[in-house]
Amino acid sequence: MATVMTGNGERRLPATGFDARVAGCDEIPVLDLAPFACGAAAARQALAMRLREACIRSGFFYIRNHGIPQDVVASVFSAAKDYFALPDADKMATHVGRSRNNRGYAALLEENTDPSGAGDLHESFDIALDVPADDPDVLAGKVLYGPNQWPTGRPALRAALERYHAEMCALSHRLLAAFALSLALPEDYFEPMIRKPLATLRVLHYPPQPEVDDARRIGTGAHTDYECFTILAQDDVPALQVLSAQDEWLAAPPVPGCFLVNIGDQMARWTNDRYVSTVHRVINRTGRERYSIPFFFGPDYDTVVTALPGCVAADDTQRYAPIRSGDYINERFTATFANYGGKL
Ligand SMILES: O=C(O)CCC(=O)C(=O)O
Ligand SMILES: [Fe+2]
Repeated sequence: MATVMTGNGERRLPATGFDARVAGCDEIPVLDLAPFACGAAAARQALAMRLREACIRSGFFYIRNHGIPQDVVASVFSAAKDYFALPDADKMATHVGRSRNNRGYAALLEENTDPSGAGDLHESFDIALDVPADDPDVLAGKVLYGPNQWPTGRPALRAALERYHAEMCALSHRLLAAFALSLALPEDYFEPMIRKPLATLRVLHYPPQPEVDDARRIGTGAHTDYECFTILAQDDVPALQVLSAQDEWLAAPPVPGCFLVNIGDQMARWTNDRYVSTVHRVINRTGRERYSIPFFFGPDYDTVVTALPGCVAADDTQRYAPIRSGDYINERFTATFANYGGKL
């Protein structure tokens, strides 16, 4: 059995080709988030228990009634298409190698998410919390904080991405209230840890790959995400696959009006692996261009990520040493991104 190295250790990978079976609705359930906008305590508690089950079982779930207007989602997809349609020279003018803070463009094959891969078949553009260059955290060398890069003369593109980033941050606060409740913690437990979150919005463009002629070169190589959780918007082109606990690849297709949420390695550390940070990959064999928009949400740079109260069972040990959120994310970027600013 092959393996993939993640920030939380080595994980098994089946050698079973590129097909995937569609996930059952018990494997990747659809959760209704309405109670976390305006619901009664009992409804929030019931949702939190379903969320807990999903996080233990597959680490993936869809959310509906998430409170993000559909036109905000549509605008960010249209901004993504505009961005990737720019001339190469304009995209390279915002290249990630020009940023000390991991913001900007990466071209096809520049990123290599699975360390045993030969480059990802996607191009990407990243923004995060826009922190001015004279902010004390930036001056202190916390390289994950800093200013975004923007293509010149594209105010609508910038406005769409900034609006979406802000909406995703607000949704992440609601989601973390649900996570807290699911772990028998007060709903506001995480609030002091997410005042200046490591929150990256990434737009992705995958060219079609009808035939995979090199197994080490797919849309996004097998990996786990680094932060607490990821909120993914997909267009209508299915390509994402999730590895089940039984080592089967499951397709996680787009569901209209829903986002797909998955657990990342920081949440796995917080919960001592009770919530699973699940391996996934992207292979776009549809013959169509694909755009997807993940939003990666982790706590503040200085938050120490360590097992949460009640998460180390009596018959278990604490599996991970405490580590600052920013240090952990820095290590992960450095491992997967040759151009990463933290290394420059
Ligand atoms: O494009 C997708 O559907 C998922 C991308 C992904 O897994 C990632 O960027 O971490
Ligand atoms: Fe991912």
